[in-house]
Amino acid sequence: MFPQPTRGGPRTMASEVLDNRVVVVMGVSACGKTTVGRRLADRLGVPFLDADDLHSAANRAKMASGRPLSEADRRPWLAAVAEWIHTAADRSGGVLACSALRREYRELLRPPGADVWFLHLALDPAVALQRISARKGHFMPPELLDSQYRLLEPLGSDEPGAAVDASGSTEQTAEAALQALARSSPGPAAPIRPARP
Ligand SMILES: Nc1ncnc2c1ncn2[C@@H]1O[C@H](COP(=O)(O)OP(=O)(O)OP(=O)(O)O)[C@@H](O)[C@H]1O
Ligand SMILES: O=C(O)[C@H](O)[C@@H](O)[C@H](O)[C@H](O)CO
Repeated sequence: MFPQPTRGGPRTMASEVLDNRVVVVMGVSACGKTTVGRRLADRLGVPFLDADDLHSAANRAKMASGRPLSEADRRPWLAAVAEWIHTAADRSGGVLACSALRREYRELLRPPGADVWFLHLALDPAVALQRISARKGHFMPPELLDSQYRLLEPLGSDEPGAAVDASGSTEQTAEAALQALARSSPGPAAPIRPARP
């Protein structure tokens, strides 16, 4: 089982900004999706999912061995991620970290009726390489980074979302993300929960 978006519960002022929107934090491996996504979910008071938690053992083993996933490997994974999005959109909204590298994958992550908004964490390949090389205890090896950049299709002007520079600190990136989200918000402007010291 994967973490389910919770039903009901107190809606924070900030979650009114989301108004059941689901934010997909996207980008290449090690751009900071999980780190920034968790922070955003915390600030907004909504559930968080790391889409890596929905990969099959076979997918993880394949990536760990230095082989990129095929389109067929990704299909059931993206379907499981879309199911989480569908549930989250029906409840309080949510934030998830998911590479969503190609437009075609992003289309699969937009269930009918769900308000899905993509946040692309844009990062220079050299910085991503430093981050992935320094990271400990993760299945994704640095040698797969090139394949991630080859697949990456930045957001089209007709896709819902925004790109932010992810080269600064986590806090700076999260702040830029919250501002972009507030500018595009479907709900009334409302204060965001203050950052923890
Ligand atoms: N703003 C930042 N500055 C420096 N290091 C960062 C920053 N954000 C994340 N990191 C570090 O970079 C590494 C990658 O971050 P993270 O795991 O959040 O990326 P990711 O996009 O979720 O990766 P993946 O898709 O491979 O799971 C981690 O070790 C994390 O601590
Ligand atoms: O679509 C893909 O190639 C993979 O799913 C990767 O993007 C991983 O999920 C992740 O980035 C590694 O941690």
